[in-house]
Amino acid sequence: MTLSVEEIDKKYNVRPFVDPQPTSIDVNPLTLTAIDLSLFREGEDGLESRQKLASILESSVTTYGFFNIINFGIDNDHIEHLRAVSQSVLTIPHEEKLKYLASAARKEDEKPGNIGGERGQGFKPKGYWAIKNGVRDSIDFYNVRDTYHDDFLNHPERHPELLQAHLKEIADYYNYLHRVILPQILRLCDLILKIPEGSLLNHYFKNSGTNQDTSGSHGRLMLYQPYDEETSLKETENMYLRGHSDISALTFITSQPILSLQIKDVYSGNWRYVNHRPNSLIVNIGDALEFISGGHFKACLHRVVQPPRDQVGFNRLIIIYFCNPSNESELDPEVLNSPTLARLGLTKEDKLKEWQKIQFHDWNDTKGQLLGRSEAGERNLLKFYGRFIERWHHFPLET
Ligand SMILES: O=C(O)CCC(=O)C(=O)O
Ligand SMILES: [Fe+2]
Repeated sequence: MTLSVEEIDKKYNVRPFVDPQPTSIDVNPLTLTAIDLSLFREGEDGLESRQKLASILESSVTTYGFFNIINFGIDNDHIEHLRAVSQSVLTIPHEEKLKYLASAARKEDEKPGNIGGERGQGFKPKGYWAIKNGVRDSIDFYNVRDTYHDDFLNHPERHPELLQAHLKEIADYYNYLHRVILPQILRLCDLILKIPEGSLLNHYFKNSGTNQDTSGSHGRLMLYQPYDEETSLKETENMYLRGHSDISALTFITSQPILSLQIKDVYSGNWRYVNHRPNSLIVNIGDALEFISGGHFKACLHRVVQPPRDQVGFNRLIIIYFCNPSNESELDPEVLNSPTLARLGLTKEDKLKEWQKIQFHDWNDTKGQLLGRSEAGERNLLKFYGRFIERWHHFPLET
């Protein structure tokens, strides 16, 4: 007997996710620039509107690498429903999760070459990473890969029962970000680089969002459960997720009231909480788009820490989409011939001399193997393929 969606929801107690109130403590959060996508107009007539948005976007992508999008075409009730489903998916019994693991259950048990819990399809259960002093992480997530492949909906057996019942709406959400929102943002980036609109999409995202795309773009349903106070303060230095930049081109995160996400302020060097903007998504530049733009757009370091006192003790739930360029795209701006980048000396002949020719999969594989590998320690710098950039705080240098 097959259950209806309503019966399945009832079985898993699908209910609205309840966020706490905004904090009343002044922690000097960083309010990101909002890009209002309802102002994005098509055609020759719309060029002025797009130029305006591009000039607002420029100051964000070249400094913090973080911004908000608003009025992007999905209403909040829809996102709240996905959060409700995610809450129940992420709290199914641990034994059930073990049947749908992204990779090993603990980082230490990964075999060389494994894709790892960070990127594999399925659950990364709580406790996968060692954080500090024997304390393990307190984050459950479920990665949903290749939602845009034709046969994604034909393989419900790859997912737990509750997710099976909601596979289409989850795929629709991620595919909308990939096929509608990504091209719009890239066109604004084209305008910043003073190149024809469509250039970034055509050169670096060929086959992107189709059956041929194996770049590993993926969605993530993510639940943070609080540590008890003693563990949190004494053992983990209030750290939930260590500082890193994303591998992606662009990452989309649902904004919610718990202030926990911090980014490294490019001006002061201090970590700052990212402010919540209701009904928005947080979008950040990942390594891939930083490289494609010759380093002009910044993949900033971010981390997740304990929130202000009045928000401690609540679960925090977000939905993420990591959007990648195609595997074979070359991660440098050469083909673009951008006047903006030429003016800044961000070319092979000038500031990018050391950069080796690499394709997206090179970076994805190399960095992917390093994610979350060691206990937290001192901050270190990493250099790969001639690109000397901090990519994962607290990672030992001996690699
Ligand atoms: O929890 C967040 O707000 C961000 C998570 C994150 O940075 C990541 O999963 O890469
Ligand atoms: Fe991240």
